[in-house]
Amino acid sequence: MPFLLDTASAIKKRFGFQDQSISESVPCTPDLLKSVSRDHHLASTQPVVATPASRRFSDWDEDGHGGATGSEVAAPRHAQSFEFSEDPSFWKDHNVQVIIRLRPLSSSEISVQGHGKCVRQETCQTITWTGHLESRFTFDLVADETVSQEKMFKVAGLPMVDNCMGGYNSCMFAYGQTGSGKTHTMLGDIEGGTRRHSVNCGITPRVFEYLFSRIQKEKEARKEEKIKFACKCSFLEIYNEQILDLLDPSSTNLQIREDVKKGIYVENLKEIEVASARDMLQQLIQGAANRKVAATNMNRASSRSHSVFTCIIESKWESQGVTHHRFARLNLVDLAGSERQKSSGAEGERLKEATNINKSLSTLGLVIMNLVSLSNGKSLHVPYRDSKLTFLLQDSLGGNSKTIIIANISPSLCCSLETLSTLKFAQRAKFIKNNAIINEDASGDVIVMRMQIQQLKKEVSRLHSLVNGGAESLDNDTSSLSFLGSPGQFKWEGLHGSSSPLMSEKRMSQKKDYEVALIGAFRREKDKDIGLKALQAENQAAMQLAKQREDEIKSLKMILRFREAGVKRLEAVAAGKISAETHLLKEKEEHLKEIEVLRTQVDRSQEVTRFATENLRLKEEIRRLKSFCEEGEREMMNEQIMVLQNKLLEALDWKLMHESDSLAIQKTSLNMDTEVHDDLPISIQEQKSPRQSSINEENEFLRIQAIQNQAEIDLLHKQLEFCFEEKDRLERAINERTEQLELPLSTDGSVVNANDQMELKTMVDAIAAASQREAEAHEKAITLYTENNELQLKLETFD
Ligand SMILES: Nc1ncnc2c1ncn2[C@@H]1O[C@H](COP(=O)(O)OP(=O)(O)OP(=O)(O)O)[C@@H](O)[C@H]1O
Repeated sequence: MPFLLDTASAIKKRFGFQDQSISESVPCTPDLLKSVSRDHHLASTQPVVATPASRRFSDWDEDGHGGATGSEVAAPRHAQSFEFSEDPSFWKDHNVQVIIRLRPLSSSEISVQGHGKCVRQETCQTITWTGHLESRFTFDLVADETVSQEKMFKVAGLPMVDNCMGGYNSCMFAYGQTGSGKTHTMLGDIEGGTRRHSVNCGITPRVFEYLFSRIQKEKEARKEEKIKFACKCSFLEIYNEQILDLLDPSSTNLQIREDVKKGIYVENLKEIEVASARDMLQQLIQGAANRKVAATNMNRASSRSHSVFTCIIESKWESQGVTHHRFARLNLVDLAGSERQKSSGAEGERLKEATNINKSLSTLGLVIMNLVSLSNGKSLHVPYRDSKLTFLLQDSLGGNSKTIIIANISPSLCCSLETLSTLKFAQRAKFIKNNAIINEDASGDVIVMRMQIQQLKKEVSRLHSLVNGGAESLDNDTSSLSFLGSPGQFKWEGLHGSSSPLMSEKRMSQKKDYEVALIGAFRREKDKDIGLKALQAENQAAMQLAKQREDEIKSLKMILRFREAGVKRLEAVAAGKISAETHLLKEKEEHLKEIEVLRTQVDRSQEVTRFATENLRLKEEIRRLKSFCEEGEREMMNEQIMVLQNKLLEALDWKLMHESDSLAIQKTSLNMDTEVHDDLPISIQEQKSPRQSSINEENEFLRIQAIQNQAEIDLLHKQLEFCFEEKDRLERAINERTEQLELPLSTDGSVVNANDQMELKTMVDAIAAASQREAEAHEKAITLYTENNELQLKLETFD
């Protein structure tokens, strides 16, 4: 990769470092080789001074991975070394740490400005800018030129890994002008990823080593808890406000998304699962190489872009029947050079690039400024979304993260202003207040309950679909859970999975119980719904019925009143008190009133259909009555009455005739008896006389009765005549009404005039009454006829 070597060489020359070491370090990432060559150069020009280490990192040192060789750092001549030690309790109480790292003067700087410096370190925490107006700055730590890579890792990198292992999101920024040592701090030398890292290896590879050694130790120490780890990594570059996936360079211009569960993430960014530090380092090297290629292709320096390497660490273990799930995200950010990009004279892409680099860094500055204001109680909008960088790292700045900012500065006088700018930036960043929390769901029950809720929700929707006649298959128990801020969804193997101890029979039976209870509840709910609907329908029907009954009662009362009036009128007519004409006029008047009253009710009548049926029935009745008349029954009855009448008269005549004859005979026989039997005692004669007189009396009685019967028959005859007339009149009236109304059944056959129905009904009732009277008269005539017959027989007996 000669072009990479060329680029590295050019940078080194720019800062006065020699290239000779390049040939000494064989398979190296060119970008990272800079520090090796430079250190070699520094070592050759400056005496080596041992770095005082105030605290041993026994765990890390013992395994030998992080051990310094003692040849890596060349302390500056006459430099005063300060104790540079970490405070193990720092991260317990703080979420943001700011460290200043000075790099040694480069040969070019020395050649230009000599050994003059723009800064003077006062203590391990304070540094004074010795420029035009001296300014003193205090930080959490100030690392001078003598601080080794290993030391930097132990102070900055190691606690970050510990934080992540504890479930905290963590972030490390390297800030500073170009050539100030950001990449040296973050990456340093990387020896191809296959061998143990060199003394100049930066924080990132050491972080990988330490991370996996911690994981291994955790696994060994917590075998009983069956702790499992899953690590993933991603690597991206933000250049010109565009995101490039360094692990998949074909993915360009990726978009940042925000999700309630996942938090802020880059859509479609490749996340590669890694099982070892070497795997992760290989990804880092590959990404760095891709970054170089991209920079070269675009004819730009990588210092103009920001790079973010992210490690995602997830762990799961069991403790006392509870499953714990923890995750953390570690962002390792190498920012673009903080010096102002020169936009004057730049055109096209260069101008755009300069603008965007300035934009993202100025937004970062603004975000930090506003966060500081916020921590001072002011309410300000924090413009995270104004740049890709701040949007992506939103959590790391003022959010859920433990963040460390390493501000790299050059002590050279030639970098005085940029150094001052960096110190000011770092000073502000010191006031950022983050709110880091452990990303852990320590309650397996909660997880299970969540999953049960999901299951029950599915069950609910399935039952709903069943209730609605659908059939939805929701057999798949596999579900995924995700937690707020989680880097991704945590795959859960479902209730039938075998990985969780909570997938016990107890859980299964609980689930079944819930299902049964839920199904029961649904059934009851459905039953209640049905019952309620039935009750509502019943209630409505009852109300309708009550109303109908009310209306019917009203109608019936009215009809009754009309009937009574009609009957009275008919009686009056029969008694000859009023004329039939007056009665009809009166009745017509009454009918009109009745029609008027009923008309007001018809609109709201619920029984129109019933009336229509009734109408048909009445029509049938009318037809029957008509046929009764038309088929000659009336004449027949008249005829029968006449026959009876004649027979009765004949019987009477015959009787009277025989009575006169028998009286004459009796007289004759009496005379004879007197003449022949004068000697008969008078008593016998007297005996015959009372018998004769009783017969005479009886005959007289029968005669009178016959006359009365005749009179009665005459009367009945008259009544019958009247009934027939009345019937004819009513039939005519009905026909008229029927023609008038000819009850219009609507298209659906349901709408008829209820008033007219009532009227018709009344008429039919009147007809029925007339028919009844007619029948009664008929019956009476028959009775009389029978009586006459009996009388006749008696008379014959007497005769
Ligand atoms: N603490 C240090 N000790 C020894 N050499 C250092 C140190 N810091 C930086 N250097 C050397 O300085 C040179 C520039 O450093 P580096 O490339 O890391 O700067 P940078 O800030 O990343 O620049 P850029 O923004 O252009 O990428 C490198 O050759 C590096 O090896």
